[in-house]
Amino acid sequence: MKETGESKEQQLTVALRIRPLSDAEQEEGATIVAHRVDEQVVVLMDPMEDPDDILRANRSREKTYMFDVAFDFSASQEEVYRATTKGLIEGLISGYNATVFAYGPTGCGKTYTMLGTDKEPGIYVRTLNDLFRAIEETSDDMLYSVSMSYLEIYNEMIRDLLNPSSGFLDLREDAKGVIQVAGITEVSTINAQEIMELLMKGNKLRTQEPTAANKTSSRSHAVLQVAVKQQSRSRDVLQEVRFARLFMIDLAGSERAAQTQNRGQRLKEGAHINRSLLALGNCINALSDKAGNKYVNYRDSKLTRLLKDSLGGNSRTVMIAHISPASVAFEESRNTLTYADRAKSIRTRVKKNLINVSYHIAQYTSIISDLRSEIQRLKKKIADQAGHIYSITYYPFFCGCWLCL
Ligand SMILES: Nc1ncnc2c1ncn2[C@@H]1O[C@H](COP(=O)(O)OP(=O)(O)OP(=O)(O)O)[C@@H](O)[C@H]1O
Repeated sequence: MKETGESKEQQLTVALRIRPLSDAEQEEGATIVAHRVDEQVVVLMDPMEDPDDILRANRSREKTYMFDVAFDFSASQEEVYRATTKGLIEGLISGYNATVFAYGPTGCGKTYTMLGTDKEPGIYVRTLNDLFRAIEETSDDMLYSVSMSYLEIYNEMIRDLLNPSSGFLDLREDAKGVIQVAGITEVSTINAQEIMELLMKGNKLRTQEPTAANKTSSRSHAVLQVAVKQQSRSRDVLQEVRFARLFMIDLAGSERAAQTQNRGQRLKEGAHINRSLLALGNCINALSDKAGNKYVNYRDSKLTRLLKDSLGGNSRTVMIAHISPASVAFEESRNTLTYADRAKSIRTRVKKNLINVSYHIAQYTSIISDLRSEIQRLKKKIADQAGHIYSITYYPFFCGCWLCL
């Protein structure tokens, strides 16, 4: 087995989404302080600063931020998906790892962006639909295997959301330094409807509790992992195998414990959530250090261990930061914008995951058997097509074969 593939440097893509003003915010009499100015620019106004205050007249009430792309209340789920994630799919089936993560305070729309609703599905389902379509389009020449797993990290413990009875799972590092979750359920369906049902069911199993800021607040980090392996159907002595992993992550709310009036269990939980988020923040700080001489401590939390490749290694990574437009959320919005702004300078080194497998004599029997089934498949396809042409020539109406349907 021989590893190949050149690496190139790539900058983290950072998107910002401002959700609509909520009913609760409107009832509170909140005003809108976060505005999208154009496709990339967002302005945040400080509601506490009085425009008539002569002493502070020279101080600007607003701060401008620039991102790779910015969305406001008018952006559809499809627009957000197209501008942030769709472009990763081609790379994924060619062997490039990818990560998309939703960051932001509680109730600002992370789950809405990633999972969405039945009527307005989010990034998970749109990505899987397009991935399966891309696989279908090239499946005459390529052989794929796709598997999917869905987990949550809650209080620094990992739970399988597709099989919660399996208890807490551990992270392991394989011989190549790739982090794996030992014993996780892997589903290999390519039916998007089935997947949406699995995810909706898995999401209900997520640790959710109402906080003062969000009635159905997700208290855990949810990670959907999709692994894609690809190889040519034409088996050869030297075979190229490509594989890549896509992580799609819905992080827990980044708010400070004090702001959600949390007590007891919630406060302890807040500390754990913040341990992972703090570790993530520390990694982002170290990775975005211009001089590049800060130590990056991925080992501080489960989240950062899992995201090691996504942040500093081999992955095309997109961060979608979320904020509320409301004056009452000004502090959190400012913190989130500063955090996201810092993440812009992170660079990863992307590399195609490619293995050249040269087969041993003993494996030829299996290659021959694979080739035989491939010949059968192609023969059947030709026969189906011949039947179709025959029926069109002699019976000019639908014959019911797959070409007619
Ligand atoms: N862009 C949007 N358009 C319409 N509704 C939205 C949008 N973003 C969020 N919402 C609504 O706001 C509420 C809170 O959103 P959501 O649960 O996605 O927040 P969250 O950031 O995942 O919160 P938490 O961290 O507490 O889990 C939901 O009712 C959701 O439907």
